[in-house]
Formats: sequence, C-alpha cells, structure tokens
Amino acid sequence: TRSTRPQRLLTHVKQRARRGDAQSVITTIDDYCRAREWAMNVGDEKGSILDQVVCEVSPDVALELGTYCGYSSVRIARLLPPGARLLTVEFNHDYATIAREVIDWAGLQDRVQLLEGASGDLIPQLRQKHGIETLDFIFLDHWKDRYLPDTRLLEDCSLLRRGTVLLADNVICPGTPDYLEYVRSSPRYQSQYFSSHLEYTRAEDGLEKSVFLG
Ligand SMILES: Nc1ncnc2c1ncn2[C@@H]1O[C@H](/C=C/CNC(=O)c2cc([N+](=O)[O-])cc(O)c2O)[C@@H](O)[C@H]1O
Ligand SMILES: [Mg+2]
Repeated sequence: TRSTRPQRLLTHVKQRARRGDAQSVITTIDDYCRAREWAMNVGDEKGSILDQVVCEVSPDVALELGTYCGYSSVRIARLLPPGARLLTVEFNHDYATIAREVIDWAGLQDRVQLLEGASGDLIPQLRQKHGIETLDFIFLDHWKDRYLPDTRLLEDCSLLRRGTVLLADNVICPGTPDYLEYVRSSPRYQSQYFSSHLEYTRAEDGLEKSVFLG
C-alpha cells in the first residue's frame, strides 16, 4: 500500500537531515513541505514566533497538544533549558510512531515525553501520573474544536498558574473562533495576536498568545 505523508516526511528527514542536529531536521521538513508536499506543521514563519515566545518563557515544563510528526516538538525542545522537559500529546498511533523517530533523529528524546492518548483523558492524569504541579507553557495545535474544552480542563485541573503562557496555532486558518472569543473576553487572560501566514502558503493565519492571570 502507498506510504502515508508522515512516512514520506520521516524518510526524507532520515535521508537529508544530520542526525542529532535539530535545526537540520527543522529545515529539512520545511524544505520538503514547501517543495514537495504540504503538511500541517506550524512551519518556519509561525515557527519563528513560537521560538521567540518559548525563549521568553523559558519553561521548565511545557505541554504540546497535537504532536503530528513532531516538527513543533523539535522546535520547542531545542530551545528548552537543561533539565526542562516537553510533554507532547498525540492520539494517532501512526503519527506518534513517526514523531518519536523525528524527535529521536533530532537528538531531543531526553527532553521530550510523547504521551499517546487523547488530551481529554491525559490532561487529568498529568499531576498524579507525570508529577506535574503546574505548567509554564502550552502550545495548542490539535483539532481546533478542542482548544477551548482543553483550556477549560487545564483550568479545572489547576494546571495553570499566574503567568502560564498558552500559545495557539491556526486561530485564523482553519480558525478557532470559540477559543479566541474566550481568551480575549475572559478577565483571567491577557491575550495578544501575532499575525503571520498559514504554513508554506500566503494565506493569512496567526498565533494567539494568552497569559493566565490566576
Ligand atoms: N484531542 C486530541 N488528543 C490528542 N491528539 C489529538 C487530539 N486532537 C487531534 N490530535 C492530533 O493532533 C493533530 C491534529 C492537528 C489538527 N491540525 C489541523 O487541523 C491544522 C490544519 C491546517 N490547515 O488545514 O491548513 C493547518 C494547521 O496548522 C493545522 O494544525 C493530529 O496529529 C491528531 O492526531
Ligand atoms: Mg497548526
């Protein structure tokens, strides 16, 4: 049977990227997705905004919702301070398998813990099962209709503290209207929109950065 897009992307990484070199994995994926076949990675343009926010926050504990092929896991983990860690959640087993290999190829397996399962099931387990007290940074990039329910769940599980930063991909395209309305109108968040473009295209898209105020 024909390979899947993530499988072809992983093959390309193994053929072209230098093992242990996270930046070469990132560049290889972006070049492939721009030149050969589009994939829903956050990409280089929005990725540099993601980098900037991760560097500002310098999180000890980061959470990513929606690993897909691991592109943004690599972007985030390469910037983490020593001893810090990224937990990334993915419920598609095939994608999770590919992502683990991409993260390994980048040499970041010691900083990234990929949790296989649905965010709605895993978020309530973060404290007991994964020793998380509170989260410093969350990157939301999974199904767009899950951003709001999962944010409410993070609140209800007391996993946010004053200053926790939520960064949401695709708030314009495909769009997350209910999430955007919530974080922009709630007195518990200070939100800021970073205008950019949908990965590898000229379409408008952007990231919403929301700081939890406690
Ligand atoms: N509740 C959940 N728990 C765990 N894993 C979950 C999950 N919901 C989705 N996922 C996983 O997260 C990824 C989905 C991303 C949706 N992005 C998108 O749909 C998307 C679409 C476009 N686009 O169409 O242009 C552009 C983008 O940047 C996008 O992120 C997939 O790997 C999926 O298996
Ligand atoms: Mg996205």
